Amino acid sequence: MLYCSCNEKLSGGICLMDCMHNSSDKKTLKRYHTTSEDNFIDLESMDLKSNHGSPVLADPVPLSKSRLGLPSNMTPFSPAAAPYSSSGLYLQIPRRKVGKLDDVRANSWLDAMKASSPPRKKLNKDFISVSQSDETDAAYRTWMMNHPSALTAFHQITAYAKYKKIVLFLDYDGTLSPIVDNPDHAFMSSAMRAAVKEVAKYFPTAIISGRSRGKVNEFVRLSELYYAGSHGMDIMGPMRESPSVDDLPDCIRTTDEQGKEVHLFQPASEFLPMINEVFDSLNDMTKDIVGAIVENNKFCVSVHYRNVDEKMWEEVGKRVFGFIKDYPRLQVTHGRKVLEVRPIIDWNKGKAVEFLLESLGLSHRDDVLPIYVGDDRTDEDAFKVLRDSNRGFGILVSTVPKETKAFYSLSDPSEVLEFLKSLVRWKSFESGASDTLQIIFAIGLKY
Ligand SMILES: O=P(O)(O)OC[C@H]1O[C@H](O[C@H]2O[C@H](CO)[C@@H](O)[C@H](O)[C@H]2O)[C@H](O)[C@@H](O)[C@@H]1O
Repeated sequence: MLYCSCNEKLSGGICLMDCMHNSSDKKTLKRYHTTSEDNFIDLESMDLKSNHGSPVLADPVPLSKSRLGLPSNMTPFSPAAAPYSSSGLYLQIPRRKVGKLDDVRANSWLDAMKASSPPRKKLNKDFISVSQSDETDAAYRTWMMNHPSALTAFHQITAYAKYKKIVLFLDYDGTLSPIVDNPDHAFMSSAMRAAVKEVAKYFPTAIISGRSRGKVNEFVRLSELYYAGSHGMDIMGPMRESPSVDDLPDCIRTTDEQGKEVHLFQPASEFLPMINEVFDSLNDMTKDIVGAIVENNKFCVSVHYRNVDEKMWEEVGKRVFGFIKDYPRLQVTHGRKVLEVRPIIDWNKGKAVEFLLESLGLSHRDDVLPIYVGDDRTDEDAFKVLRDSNRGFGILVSTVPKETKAFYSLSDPSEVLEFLKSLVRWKSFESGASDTLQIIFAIGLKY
């Protein structure tokens, strides 16, 4: 059995997660995949010797299957609750056509580019017929049965969270800020900033983004959070003595802007010159494509085609994939109307979640409930880590049905805002109630 780098099984060479890392042979897999049953990271051609012994290439630590302390059939992560196991209902979700493998390989990136961002619901309704719209709504409702809204199921979430410490991981674009045409204008609202600030008072909170850490910091401007940029390849985390963190070759102790001691972990630091070179070249070679934007995210490069005429998307893809062929240590992944060029290392947002939990001293504890909220394919790595370790859960932000490892859903950043506010209300009520109980208890003792 072959596995894709997103850890899904490959069926006939196609990744079941639709992540476009599909391939039918090991040779190609070596180029695009970092994880498989055979664990074939091609150390020779990828020249990862300098990383030898680096935990970034190590297998994930096996984790207890019963961390939530609930019977497995009661956890949101139980096989019985797995969204795609038995019902087959997900077949209603439009999927990429699978023809001959050769066709798939030739067209797969273009198909992925076309499918890479859900149509905005409003637009969708304007352009599709009533019966199509009914079908779309029915598919969404069916999907929601398997991925309940984190708002309507809030009582369930707080029931899991009782006596546990929630740790919150938040994606930025499409989660805290709405998707907009100009990536430089993806500002978060002041209401969202206030809610994130509040939530961070009660729970350790980290933002894990595909953007550079500096850029996401600039957007968010909250010093009480932890930040991971470049899809987790640039983490500034809390300072805590931890052999498994301190011994990482690319992890150093430093101070943040407030002079606080922190850990800085950059597992792809050796790629920095290469990424800068790639950014310059891709910038140059897409200059003539109207609407194309190339963004330097420090350890990865984003090539945006949201504002490019659809007729030219193939050209964008051709140039990016063609150029990257000469860089066997880089890969291209798909985001929302964006091609992400990034190093092939065994590190992603899921690993970043594990790193931050470890730095916080909250790994391997049954009384910790990590929650990850995100909207993108790259967030699936984090959803998967939480689901597989049975520790916490993902919340997918989406207005359309999607295959996902997240357990709950929210439709858009406005619902994320409501969810964060609900968490704050619940926690402050809980703390208030426990303070009152303590006072009553103390008065009782006195008399
Ligand atoms: O991990 P994230 O925080 O979700 O970052 C992923 C990418 O987000 C940004 O692009 C996306 O949002 C833009 C602004 O709304 C939008 O114009 C673009 O089409 C989306 O793909 C960001 O610009 C990328 O660098 C991030 O990798």
